[in-house]
Order: sequence, then C-alpha cells, then structure tokens
Amino acid sequence: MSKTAVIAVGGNSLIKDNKRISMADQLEAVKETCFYVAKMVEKGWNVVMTHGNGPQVGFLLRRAEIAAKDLPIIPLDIIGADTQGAIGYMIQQSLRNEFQKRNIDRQVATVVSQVRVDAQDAAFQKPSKPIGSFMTQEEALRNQKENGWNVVEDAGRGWRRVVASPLPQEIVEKDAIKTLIDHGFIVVAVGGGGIPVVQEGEDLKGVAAVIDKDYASSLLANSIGADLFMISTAVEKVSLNYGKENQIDLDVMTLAQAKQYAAEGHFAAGSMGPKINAVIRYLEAGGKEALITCPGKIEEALEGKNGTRIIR
Ligand SMILES: Nc1ncnc2c1ncn2[C@@H]1O[C@H](COP(=O)(O)OP(=O)(O)O)[C@@H](O)[C@H]1O
Ligand SMILES: NC(=O)OP(=O)(O)O
Repeated sequence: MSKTAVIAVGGNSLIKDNKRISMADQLEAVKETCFYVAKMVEKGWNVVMTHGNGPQVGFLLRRAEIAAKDLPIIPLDIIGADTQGAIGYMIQQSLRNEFQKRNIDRQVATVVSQVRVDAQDAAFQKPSKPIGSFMTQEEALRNQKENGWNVVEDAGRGWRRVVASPLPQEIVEKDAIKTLIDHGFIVVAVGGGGIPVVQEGEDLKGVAAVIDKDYASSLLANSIGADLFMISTAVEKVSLNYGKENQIDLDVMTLAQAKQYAAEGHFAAGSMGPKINAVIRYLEAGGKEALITCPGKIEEALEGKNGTRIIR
C-alpha cells in the first residue's frame, strides 16, 4: 500500500525573495514546487499538500481596507478561505499539468478546511503572525499610528503587520481529507493553517486570526495517521549555529535532540523555531518521522541523501 505524506510548503514556494508577488509570479513559484511534488507522486506516494498564506492574507486585507468606503470589509476568516481557494486552485492546476506530462493517473482536490481553535487562547491578546508585505521600520510605525496595525520585526527580515495566531486544536474536515486520500486523490488541505473557527454551543464560528501552517499541518499529519510529515522550506537542512562560521548541517536528529537544540536556541523564533516545534508535537503525538528540506531536494531527501530527518 502507498505511503502518505503531509507536505507543508513554505513561503518561498509561493513568493520568491519576498518580492515577486504578482499572480503570475506566484503561479510560477507554485509550478516549481509542484514539479518536485509530482515526482514524489510518480514514485507512488499519496500526498496531502498544505501551504502558507501570510503574505496573501495581508494583501487581500489591504485591498479590502483600501476599498472600504465603497465595499464592505472582509473578515479575516473569510480572507483565509479566499486564500485557500486561490492557492488551492494554483496547486491543483500545476499538479494536474505535471501529472499529464508524466502520465500519472491521479486527480487533485482542494478541501476548504476549518480548524478549531480555543476561544480563550492567549494568542488572541498577543498578535504574532506576520501577514502582508515587508515594511521598513518607518512604514511599520506609521501604519501602527495611523491605521492601528500591530507590527513586529520579523526574524531579521524587516517589519510586518501581525495578527493573532491561536494553536490549532482540531482539523474539522479530517475525515473528508482521509477519505479522499484513501480513494487515490492527491489533496490540498489546511491551507494557511486552516480557517480558524471556535465552538459556540453546537455551532462553529469563524474568528479573526491566522493559524501557523506548520502547527496545523503537524496536527493534520497525526489526525490522518500520515507516514511522513515533511516541511518544505528554503533550506536543504536544519542547522545548528545557523548562519554562523561554525554552522553544522544536520542529517538526522532524534526527538530528544530536537528538544535539546531548541532549548539551546538554535532555531530562530518566527522561522525555523515553529517548524521544529511542529515536528516535536507531531512525534510526541505518535507521528512516525519528519523531514525538513527544500523543494528541489525532496527526491534526494526521500532517499535519505539530503534534508534533515527527525525521528523518535
Ligand atoms: N537553525 C536553522 N536551520 C536552518 N534554517 C534556519 C535555522 N534558523 C533559522 N532558519 C531560517 O528559517 C527559514 C525557514 O523559515 P521561514 O522562512 O519562516 O519558512 P517558510 O518556508 O515557512 O516561509 C530558513 O530558510 C532559514 O533562513
Ligand atoms: N498561515 C501561515 O502559517 O502562513 P505563512 O507560512 O505564509 O506564514
């Protein structure tokens, strides 16, 4: 029986260099990543692709704010759903076109996914998820003053607007995703970490937040019993002393080592930190193994020749 991987694709797979934000550029970036994912499917893997949406949420919110005197403002949960549809469409088309070239007889389906969060999550009081474009400090502070934005310096890369990012508690559509996989579909799900919803009595209700895609993907991997949780980002391997003269690239680390290195501060908050935490959560909840690499090295990483493998 085929193995199933949940692959969380990072920012660079959608927007190159944080700059190429036109729809044509985004589609180009998606195509590049899908080329490598299709090769994985060709080798027999079942794949659930998840993706980020931080920049795209910020762009849509900004458009809505600029148009607000003529058109109603769009709440953040609806914006999240919009990004799942648009990015899911780009992935569906790009994978389908790669499958055609390779005579792969698989169809791709995107599931608009809700993710339940805790209404009492302290994250609602402390916005931390970067959205939209990078800004200079001056622009950020001006928007903070004039438009009431929450802003932070984002992992040494510039200033960003931030919104609340509660932890995912449950993938609402997990059974639908599992059923599609079991029936041979390649699935795009939990885009942008999922649409955040809270329980109100019997009902679910959307809330203003953006969930971290790596945390939601880790929960999804556990929820559907995936064989592999893969994080595709901009680096081939996870490193100790990242960016320093004594950088050491890791081929493998155990769960215990991952926790130790995290405690020692090797994984920057806002970039590699959440990815390692997501992997730790996945393995602690019974997950089998995780792999972190970049799109171009997925094939080698699956053969044990690249990437960083994290095991229990
Ligand atoms: N210890 C580390 N090892 C490897 N990369 C690291 C490390 N610490 C920070 N990074 C940075 O984290 C980045 C991945 O985080 P990020 O850019 O937020 O991911 P995403 O692909 O989800 O947008 C890497 O490209 C690298 O620049
Ligand atoms: N939702 C989310 O985690 O998006 P990014 O990966 O773009 O930050």
